[in-house]
Amino acid sequence: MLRALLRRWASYRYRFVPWIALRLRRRTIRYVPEKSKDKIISDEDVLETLLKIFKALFINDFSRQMDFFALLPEVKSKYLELLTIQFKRSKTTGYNHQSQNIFNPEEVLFNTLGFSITRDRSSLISAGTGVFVTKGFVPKGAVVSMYPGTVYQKYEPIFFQSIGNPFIFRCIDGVLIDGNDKGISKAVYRSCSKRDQFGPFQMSDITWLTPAVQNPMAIGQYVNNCSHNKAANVCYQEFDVPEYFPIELKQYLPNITYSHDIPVPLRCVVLVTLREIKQGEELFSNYYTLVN
Ligand SMILES: C[S@@+](CC[C@H](N)C(=O)[O-])C[C@H]1O[C@@H](n2cnc3c(N)ncnc32)[C@H](O)[C@@H]1O
Repeated sequence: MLRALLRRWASYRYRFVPWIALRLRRRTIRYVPEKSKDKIISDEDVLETLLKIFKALFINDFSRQMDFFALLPEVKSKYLELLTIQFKRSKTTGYNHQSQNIFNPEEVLFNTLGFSITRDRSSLISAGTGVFVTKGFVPKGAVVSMYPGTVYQKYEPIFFQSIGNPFIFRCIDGVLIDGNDKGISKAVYRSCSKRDQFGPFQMSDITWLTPAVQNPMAIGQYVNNCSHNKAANVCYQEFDVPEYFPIELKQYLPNITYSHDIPVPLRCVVLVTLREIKQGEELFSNYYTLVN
């Protein structure tokens, strides 16, 4: 009995440490039988969705992509057909695509995936900000949001960043993601992002640290925990970015590795819907996970 209890305790994987410490008595627990089964949808489906939305954002944002076209002709040829369509469209509408985007990022999200999300005051009293579906609907089993932040391996130091920080997400394998957009966490993310910049090319998105996000899905760190009368409608799913991920789309990835002493794939965490979510509904996840 004692051994079984100890085994359970050893396999307990917590998500948000300070939150759990304060709310142990009110928790609900999700059982994950095996690590490999902790996925609602396949990695291929996650990748497909990310590529779809990132390509749409890239195309919408051609004016900022001239460095790619100048320095990487293969990227230009990949998008040439789309560039031509865009150019024709801007001529007929009289729109100057050199100066501005055609749509804002939330509109691109809506036009591409059929929904948009935003941060607003939570429907739960004293839960601060939450994330809502503002337009359209999200079908069951869809990627609805991303958890941005600096990615720390188990052995990397996070002590100072973690003090009083409710945005530290723990992955099943112990990797931590610091999604705080303020203070020392913000400075660390910015610094890592500058370090990894490849000439004029951004290898990650830093706009989630500002009010003007360029990847509208990167607000998943504001999703609140479910409660007794608000069941979880999304869950976290880990996704390692494959090596062949297109370089021109990395600028929309809202995660960065803290250090690259040992090369590891970039860890992202996406939020996947557990049921259809309609316009006006708030997203709720479950901060607790038990791994057997
Ligand atoms: C990851 S943050 C979520 C964003 C947060 N609501 C905010 O405005 O910054 C986690 C924190 O949100 C609050 N929170 C999350 N779920 C809650 C709930 N069901 N009821 C009350 N507060 C909640 C707690 O303060 C928790 O430490």
